[in-house]
Amino acid sequence: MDTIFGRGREILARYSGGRCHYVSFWLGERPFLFVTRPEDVECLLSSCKHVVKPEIVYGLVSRFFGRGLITINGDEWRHHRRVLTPAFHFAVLEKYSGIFTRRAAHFAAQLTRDGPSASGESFDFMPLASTFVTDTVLETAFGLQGGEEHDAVGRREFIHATQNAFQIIADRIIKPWLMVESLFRLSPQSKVQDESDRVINKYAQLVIDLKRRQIEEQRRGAATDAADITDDDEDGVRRKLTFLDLVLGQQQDVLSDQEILNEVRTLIAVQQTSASTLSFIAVCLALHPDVQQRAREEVLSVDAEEGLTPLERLNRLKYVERVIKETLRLYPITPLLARSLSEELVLTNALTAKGPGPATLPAGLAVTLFVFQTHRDPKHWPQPERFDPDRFLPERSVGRHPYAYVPFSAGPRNCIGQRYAMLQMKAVVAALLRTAVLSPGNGCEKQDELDLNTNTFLYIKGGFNVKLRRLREHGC
Ligand code: HEM
Repeated sequence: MDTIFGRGREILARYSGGRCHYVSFWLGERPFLFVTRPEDVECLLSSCKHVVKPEIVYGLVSRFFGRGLITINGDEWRHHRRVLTPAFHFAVLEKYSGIFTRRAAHFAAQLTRDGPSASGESFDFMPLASTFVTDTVLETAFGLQGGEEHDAVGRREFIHATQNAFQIIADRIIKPWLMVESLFRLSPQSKVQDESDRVINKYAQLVIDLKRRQIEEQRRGAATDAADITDDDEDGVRRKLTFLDLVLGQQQDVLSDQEILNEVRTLIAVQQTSASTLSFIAVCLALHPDVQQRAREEVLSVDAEEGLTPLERLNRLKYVERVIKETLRLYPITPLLARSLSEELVLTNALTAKGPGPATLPAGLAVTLFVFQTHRDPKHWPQPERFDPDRFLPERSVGRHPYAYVPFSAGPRNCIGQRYAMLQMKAVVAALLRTAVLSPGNGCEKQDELDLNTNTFLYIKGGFNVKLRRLREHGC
């Protein structure tokens, strides 16, 4: 198990004669198949039939995300997806852009003002990014300002608990004995897991209670919505659009209290993917000063344009967007995606012993996409280890297989927060580049020496360490 998930890349290389395309294995009584080719990835992800996630992998992951949209299946998933979709509508994201920009400026200013980041020492970007994304989702998806005094302790505890829960899942997946619930229960991590669950649920409940109170006060005309994420419907009636307004402000319950709690927990926990990606971006910018400088010049030139809305400004940052995409290519936060075949799946253009052609996979098989390897396949990505944001220029993307790049997955179960995440990350990168120069921190001095964990969630084992030097004035 350790070898398969923890060092999947080497195993694929070893057992598939260096071509890294298919590896099959049994996990207990469950047959698994690893695939990496974009042609095969497309057959699986684009299918509306194969949207079920295997319990053996996602059961464990749900200990972190809760039983929300990411981990549920069947009609329950369809219903929740319908309920959540309006919360990520274009009109909503337009409103969120202003919040991202304001919060990102505050985050960057804080980094250069307080703590080791301000004194030029090497520091781990991840915990600070975690706090930032959590605060931001409170205001965006839940319409709560976040950062209030009475909430500060709960939030800190919550972030600590999510980090613990994240680490425990990563540990369990590479240690087979910890996958067995009865053995896990005997381990010291079990207590940490239970305590993390308690803190995470308590925090999610606190968020719901705060919002309920706010909605009640608004109904009585006693308070205004701090975030004011609203839109006019066809009849010109103002509708509130944050996720919690959508589910709590209805006459009829669209989700039960427990389901709301699960989704709140999921939406908060999933922010760790953005926090990790932001941390990888910080490391990549630090490792590539030329890229960093070019991105900064773009940010400053867009800053100089007048009369743009926050969304228009973020949309103008094309090079910054390519930097983010290239970071996600090399460091997709979920390096493995899996689906359980409830019926046969035909890989229409598989590499069979007789050459390219159709191959039928049996029902019951769990197919695992090794996205990390797909993103480094030299057939689609020349010099795959090279950090080169311009590979995402439109003219250099012509003819590339659309499923050669799936950091947000694709098809019916793609990431619902993809555009949210991209806008938020752009706002943070822009704010950082305006404020500071990044250089490599301890253990992150060389790209090819980053000590990566490639199972479940991708992260740098020793921390996302960078150093900051404050920019005295715009331009450097
Ligand atoms: C860089 C940041 C992010 C990355 C790389 C990312 C990636 C992904 C991936 C790969 C999946 C599919 C998981 C699977 O099939 O097992 C997914 C699903 C999902 N993501 Fe994201 N995500 C990011 C940020 C976000 C954000 C900010 C939100 C919410 C605000 C979000 C909400 C979700 C949800 C709810 C799902 C489940 C969708 C479904 O199954 O219908 N993600 N994400």
